[in-house]
Amino acid sequence: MKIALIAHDGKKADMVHFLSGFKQLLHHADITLCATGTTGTHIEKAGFQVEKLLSGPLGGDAQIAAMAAQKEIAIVVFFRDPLDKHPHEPDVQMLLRLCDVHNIPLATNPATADLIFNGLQLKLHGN
Ligand SMILES: O=C(CO)COP(=O)(O)O
Repeated sequence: MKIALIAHDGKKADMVHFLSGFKQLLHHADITLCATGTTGTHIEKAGFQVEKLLSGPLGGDAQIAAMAAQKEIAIVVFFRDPLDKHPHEPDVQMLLRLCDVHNIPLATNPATADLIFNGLQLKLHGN
């Protein structure tokens, strides 16, 4: 299954910190990661293998939205920064909308992502 990871600039450190708590799960053979460009670079530096897409403002969110619409994404973790403005807000809204259209689990903060990943852990490992 493919998990999409996205973090606005003010949340990139939170994303790396969050993923570090699930290293074992995320190295599972059945899991692949993809991310918007700059988020992906941060994740890679933290020791994960990740498919890097375009940077968010250049179309990365839209690429993930398209993959979600084609049922190629199992989970989206998108740590948004609600205190900042984003020139590509329409792309962000498109991605959030398509996750709901296609019933794709979507975490927009670490507390929700934690619940989803713990559920996934149970599903894959049974503990
Ligand atoms: O802007 C983003 C999400 O909307 C994230 O893009 P980057 O990972 O390229 O910074």
